[in-house]
Amino acid sequence: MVSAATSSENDDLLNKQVQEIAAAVIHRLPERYIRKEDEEYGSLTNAAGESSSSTTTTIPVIDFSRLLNNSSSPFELHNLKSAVASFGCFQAINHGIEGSFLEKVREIGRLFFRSSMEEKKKCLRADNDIEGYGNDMVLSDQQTLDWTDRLYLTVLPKHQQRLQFWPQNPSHFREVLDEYSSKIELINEVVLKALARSLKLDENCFLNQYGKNSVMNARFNYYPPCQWPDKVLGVKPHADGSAITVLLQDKEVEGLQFLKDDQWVGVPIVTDALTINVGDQIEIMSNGIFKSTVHRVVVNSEKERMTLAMFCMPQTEKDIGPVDELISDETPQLYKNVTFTSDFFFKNYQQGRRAIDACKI
Ligand SMILES: O=C(O)CCC(=O)C(=O)O
Ligand SMILES: [Fe+2]
Repeated sequence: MVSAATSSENDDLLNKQVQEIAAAVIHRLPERYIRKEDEEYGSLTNAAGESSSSTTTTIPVIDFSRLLNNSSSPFELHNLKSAVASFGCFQAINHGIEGSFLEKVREIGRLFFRSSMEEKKKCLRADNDIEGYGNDMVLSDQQTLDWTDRLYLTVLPKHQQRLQFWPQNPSHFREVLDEYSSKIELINEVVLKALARSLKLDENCFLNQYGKNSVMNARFNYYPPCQWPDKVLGVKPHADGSAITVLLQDKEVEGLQFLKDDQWVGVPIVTDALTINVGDQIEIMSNGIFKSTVHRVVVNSEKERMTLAMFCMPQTEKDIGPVDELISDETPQLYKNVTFTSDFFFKNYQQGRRAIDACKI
């Protein structure tokens, strides 16, 4: 049994970053962080944190170089289609971004989270704002908090960057993140075109729905070790509101799990791979063929973990909907045409619902 902290301790802890809580000598876990059974998905037999040990269930690995238009392989396109239609995610290898550059990207995140609290708080987000540095945004009194601190930044379009939240230290932070986002923009384009070709559609049919000022948000996720790893989650079960999410994993510590056939399947570390999943907006555009899969993050009792998620999506306020060619008498339209804003996403999330369910016809 883990005992929870008292309510005055809780009030105090609510104002602290998870990194501060983890570093303090505490004998009890703050109540707001304790997982609730009714928020779990999947089989309760593995709800405690261990992922499925079944060897047949593994996250597919896709050779990205074989998705490029000029060297496209029908076999790899087929693999991509079945990976995204069944798992909603895959590990991309040979994606063209050098391992040494990925390490540079990890390093700017690491240096930021390792800087002093005073330094980090220069980027502190406002209570009701998602952008900046801080712990889980509190959307309701009942909400279980994620065991993570984040640095969330709009990277594209560039004129929407709010540089007051960008770390000054390390000094090359901005240059590296800008360069990384340009590379991820290309990856996003290749994935969208390949997904379209895998369905024998015009390769621009998803990309066209992005509009001119497509959006990309970066979220550095830092998971401190937790003395009670099975009592908390780094991130509660959720699906992404993006079109595509490109995740740079920690080099050594695993934690991400996707829900497949009611079992949690862990994502192993594949050196220099990028973990790519589709979010709700591609599920809508593909009329449900591609799946925005629920996933969660478990934490480690001894090791910290850091990841960087890049959320790629259409320009703000742009209407999206299922591609016309995917609607027929046999495959009726499953989702409405919607404007998928982050407000809409979080409003549903706050009420324990999936935004995509509110888009169903
Ligand atoms: O840190 C991870 O492994 C995944 C994070 C995630 O799911 C998210 O930021 O949406
Ligand atoms: Fe996610």
